[in-house]
Amino acid sequence: LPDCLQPKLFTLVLVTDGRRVLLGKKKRGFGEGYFNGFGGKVEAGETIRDAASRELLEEAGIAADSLTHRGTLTFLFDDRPQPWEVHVFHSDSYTGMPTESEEMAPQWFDYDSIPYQQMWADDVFWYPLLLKGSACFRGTFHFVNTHTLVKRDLSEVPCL
Ligand SMILES: Nc1nc(SCCc2ccccc2)c2[nH]cnc2n1
Repeated sequence: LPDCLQPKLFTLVLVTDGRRVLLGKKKRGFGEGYFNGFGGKVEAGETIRDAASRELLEEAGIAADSLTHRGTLTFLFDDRPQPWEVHVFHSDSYTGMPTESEEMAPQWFDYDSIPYQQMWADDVFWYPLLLKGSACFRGTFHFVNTHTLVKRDLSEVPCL
């Protein structure tokens, strides 16, 4: 595949504490106004896992004690040729205090009151797999006009 069609790598970190999940309200840029996990681009020269830790610290001011890779999500957009490959990590313990950053305003949500209407349309499908404990998943979601989900494919896969 020509380099320009290699997927663009991103990270996404979901931190849980009992039956609460820490989300951030995106204050600017891509996905502004949505609640999401913490993440961003994988920079040249860093591992995906290191990028996940870095973004969590930058965006929420906390350091995950451990990160478990739980899923790989591919996002296709009709107006972007390059697929996005988002590596989803979970942490159930961290150090520091969740702190607002320029990018994100952190907020805890009980599992039963996750604000899916203020989140990316794919989240309602894979969050239950992530939150129910140990499942790993792989999914592909196709968007048009950035926000409209037109096709989805999601399955549980063995955790490596
Ligand atoms: N939950 C979720 N997240 C993303 S982007 C996450 C990765 C990212 C990308 C750019 C800046 C920061 C973080 C999505 N895109 C399409 N559906 C989606 N669902």
